[in-house]
Amino acid sequence: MSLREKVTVKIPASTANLGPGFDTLGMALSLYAWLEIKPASQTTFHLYGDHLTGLPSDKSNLIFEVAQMVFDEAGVSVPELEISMYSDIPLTRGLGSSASAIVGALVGANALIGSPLSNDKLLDLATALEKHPDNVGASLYGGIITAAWDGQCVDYLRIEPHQDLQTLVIVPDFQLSTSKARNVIPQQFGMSDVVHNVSRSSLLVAALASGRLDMIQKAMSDRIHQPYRASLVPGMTEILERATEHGALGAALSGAGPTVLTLVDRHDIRKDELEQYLMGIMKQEGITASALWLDPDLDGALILPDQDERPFLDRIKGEVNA
Ligand SMILES: Nc1ncnc2c1ncn2[C@@H]1O[C@H](COP(=O)(O)OP(=O)(O)OP(=O)(O)O)[C@@H](O)[C@H]1O
Ligand SMILES: N[C@@H](CCO)C(=O)O
Repeated sequence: MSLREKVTVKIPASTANLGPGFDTLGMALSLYAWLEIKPASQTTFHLYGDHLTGLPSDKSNLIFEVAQMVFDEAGVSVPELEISMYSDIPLTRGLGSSASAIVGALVGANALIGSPLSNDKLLDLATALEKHPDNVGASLYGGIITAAWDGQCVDYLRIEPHQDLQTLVIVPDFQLSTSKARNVIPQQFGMSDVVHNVSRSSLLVAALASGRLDMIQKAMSDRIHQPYRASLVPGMTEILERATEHGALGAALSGAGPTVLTLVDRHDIRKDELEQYLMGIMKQEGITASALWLDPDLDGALILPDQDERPFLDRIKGEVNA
């Protein structure tokens, strides 16, 4: 085994479902976390930025646990690590923070030991942890991912996002855990709801793959999760129904929420109107929120060149939002 001195990974945020593609569709977004992993004599953590506040800084941290899973899978031992992380991805808001952490730890730990595991194996491991491949697939490969998981392996295809596709996400100032937002979804559905989602999700994939942005509005309709999650995200139902009247190509709850995603044609002249409308709805509901214009990320998790000897924060300075 060749053990590298350190590995730094840049990982994108992601939005899952895109409306009807519950647990199957994901898109990477231009909002990032950075993770550096080094072998060490004693495990230490350096967690930077407001979004990582409160996370454990001992061996119970998700990053450490996932890194050790990679070493076990590869049959090597790297028991102590120095872990540094900075993130612009808000925690527990529907922008794939847990997926970015899992993917960063898998890619970083694998590279540290000479990359014995393939990226597809890393996706299987990531999905086994997240239980659905949508966010992790997008964070790993970038672009739009359509994926199916059989409980062990993921089959996926990556779709290159149309060059005019942009997103405006509204991030409410409250957290909503994925487990809470999954618990409100029924375990069984009637045939008409199933057909509704299968047909819209199929249409959406075809529209995204062929660049038919005009089809997005109708294709983003969902009956499997959003109606049940509406009570957890005030203003969401109104936005899903009316955002297209203000210039959006379509709208959805981002992942498990509470962030709301709108897809936009980057050349549309009503972008300011859309932002004002969305923020106005949040204000009307008494919710503080931030609006972020994000592009689809095309690269997925990237290992940064390791010749750079500067300290972690100096290396990523200039790229981070803080
Ligand atoms: N950098 C990190 N280091 C350690 N743990 C993290 C990190 N980022 C996220 N997590 C863990 O993931 C949890 C958030 O996961 P959760 O699935 O609820 O939300 P999310 O991934 O942000 O949203 P969604 O899955 O809807 O897109 C955090 O509470 C924390 O336990
Ligand atoms: N597909 C997942 C994404 C959030 O992790 C959900 O909607 O619950």
